Amino acid sequence: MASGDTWRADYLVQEDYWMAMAALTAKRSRDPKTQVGALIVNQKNDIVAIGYNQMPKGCDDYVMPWKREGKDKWDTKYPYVCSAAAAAIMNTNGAVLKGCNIYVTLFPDNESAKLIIQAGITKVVYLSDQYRDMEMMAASKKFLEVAGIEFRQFQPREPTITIDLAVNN
Ligand SMILES: O=c1ccn([C@H]2C[C@H](O)[C@@H](COP(=O)(O)O)O2)c(=O)[nH]1
Repeated sequence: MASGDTWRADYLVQEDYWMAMAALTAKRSRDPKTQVGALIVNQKNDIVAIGYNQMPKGCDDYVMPWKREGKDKWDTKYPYVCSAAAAAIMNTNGAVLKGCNIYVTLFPDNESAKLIIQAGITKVVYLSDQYRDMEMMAASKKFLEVAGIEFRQFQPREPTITIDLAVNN
C-alpha cells in the first residue's frame, strides 16, 4: 500500500471529540459569566442529546436576569437558569437515557446531579471542577457516589488537543 493510502493516525479520538463538542455547545449559552455545555452518548456511542445553560424555553433572555448578585436571589439568574445537564436531559427527542454517559464542561451541581441520577445516566465525565470548594458540589459528589454513578475528570487522550474551557470568561 502506498503511503497516504492508509488511515489518518492523528484523527480526533471519540472522547476528545465529545468533550470538544460539549465545549462548542457551551458557546451557545447567553450566560455572561459561565457557559456550560453537555453532551449525552448512549452505549452504542451515538450522541443522543446536547444542551447548554439557558433560560427555560420561551423565557426571553432580555427579560430574565443574568446577574450573579441582586437585591435578593430572585433578582439573579440562579432560580431560573436551566443547567446544561438539565437542558440536555430534556432535549433527547425521545432517546432513552438509561445507561448513557454525559460529557459536561463543568462538574454538575447538586440539582444537575439529581437529574442525571433520575435519568439513569451511569457515567459523568467533566472538564472543569472550578466550584469544587462549594458545598453543593460536595453534596453532588456524595450522592453521585451513593447512586453508584462513575464520575471522573476528562483527560484528553491526545495530549496536544486544546479545548477552550469556555467557562469563567
Ligand atoms: O452543574 C451546573 C452548574 C451550573 N450551571 C450553569 C448555571 C449558570 O448559568 C452557570 C454558573 O454561573 P456562575 O456565574 O459561574 O455561578 O452555570 C450548569 O450549567 N451546570
